[in-house]
Amino acid sequence: MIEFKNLTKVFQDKKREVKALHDVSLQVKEGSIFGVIGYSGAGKSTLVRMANLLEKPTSGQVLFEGKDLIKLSGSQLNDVRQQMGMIFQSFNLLKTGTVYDNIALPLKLTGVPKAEIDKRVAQYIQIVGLQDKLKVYPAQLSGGQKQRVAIARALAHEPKVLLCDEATSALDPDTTEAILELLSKINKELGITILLITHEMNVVQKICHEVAVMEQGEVIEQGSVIDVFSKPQTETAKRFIHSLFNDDIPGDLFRKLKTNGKLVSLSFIGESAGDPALAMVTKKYDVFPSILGGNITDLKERPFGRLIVHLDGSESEAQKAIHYLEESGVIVEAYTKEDPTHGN
Ligand SMILES: Nc1ncnc2c1ncn2[C@@H]1O[C@H](COP(=O)(O)OP(=O)(O)OP(=O)(O)O)[C@@H](O)[C@H]1O
Repeated sequence: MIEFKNLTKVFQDKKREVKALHDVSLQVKEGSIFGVIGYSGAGKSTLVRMANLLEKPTSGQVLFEGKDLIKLSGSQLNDVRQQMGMIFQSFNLLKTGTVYDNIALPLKLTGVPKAEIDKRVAQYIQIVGLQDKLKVYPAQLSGGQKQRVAIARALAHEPKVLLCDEATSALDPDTTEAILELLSKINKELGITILLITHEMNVVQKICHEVAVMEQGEVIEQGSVIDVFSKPQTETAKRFIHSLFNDDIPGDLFRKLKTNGKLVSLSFIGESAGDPALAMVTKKYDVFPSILGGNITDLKERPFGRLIVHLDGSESEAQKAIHYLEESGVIVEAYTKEDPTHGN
């Protein structure tokens, strides 16, 4: 539905050139929720702003339903933009207008008749669950409610795509969860394709079907969420995945255990992996696993876990145990701490 082909963006400020995007190619399929994740400065905002050409590429193509946006006339581009709603971290609501005005005014500007405007306002305010707030001003709303209004405003144009620029980054965890549920419902029930950018892995985990990991203007990894989560290839993707699990072990314990036996992290998806495989290891090999930390969450309705395990035993028995775990579908990595001296 949206395709970015070999996109490059170079910003020229007074002092230097900044390459915000370098040869980025991505395909967002119709009906999917596609997440782009990266740390600050990775190029995510620049990329999402290219989907509707708010930002023009230095080179490369942006295709929407096969049309090359760069080749469209101004009015054709406006038509395409109408089909792409956008929501932002800072909500961008009109402070001097009520909730009704915020949804209705942009429709009025595009020439939608009054009766149709009222119908759409009623329909979409209901979808976001704020039907009792139409006469209220944004200052009287919580962050989550403001984002709901922004979502209703975007939906009222009946777009095919919703672009979300860090839509939950200003919200607390419970409100984030509620907004993510709403986005997921919009995707399922209205069939709207969603392209979102975020620096929070839990956003990707909760609602995305596909993910691209960005670093320094490049896409360094992409694929289905299950594939990228189960077999991350890059250090950055691994760090994002580990951020889902609060499983750090204290520095003293780390230093004590790493000199004796093997200290590993086990990642697994699905019921058949993880715990049961670990139980078998004790039966089959002369090693004693101790679980030091970890967590199990869910990914696309399947358990997704990470355990920090100390395998006490000889090098050869520990290696056999690791091999067995890997054969059982568990991803085994040496457990390291970013700063082993930290936390004394
Ligand atoms: N208009 C601009 N002029 C000059 N440099 C820019 C401009 N916009 C972005 N950049 C630079 O391009 C790079 C990518 O920025 P971008 O905002 O796309 O990253 P990001 O991943 O969205 O990060 P953040 O979440 O911090 O905004 C950064 O180095 C940024 O400073």
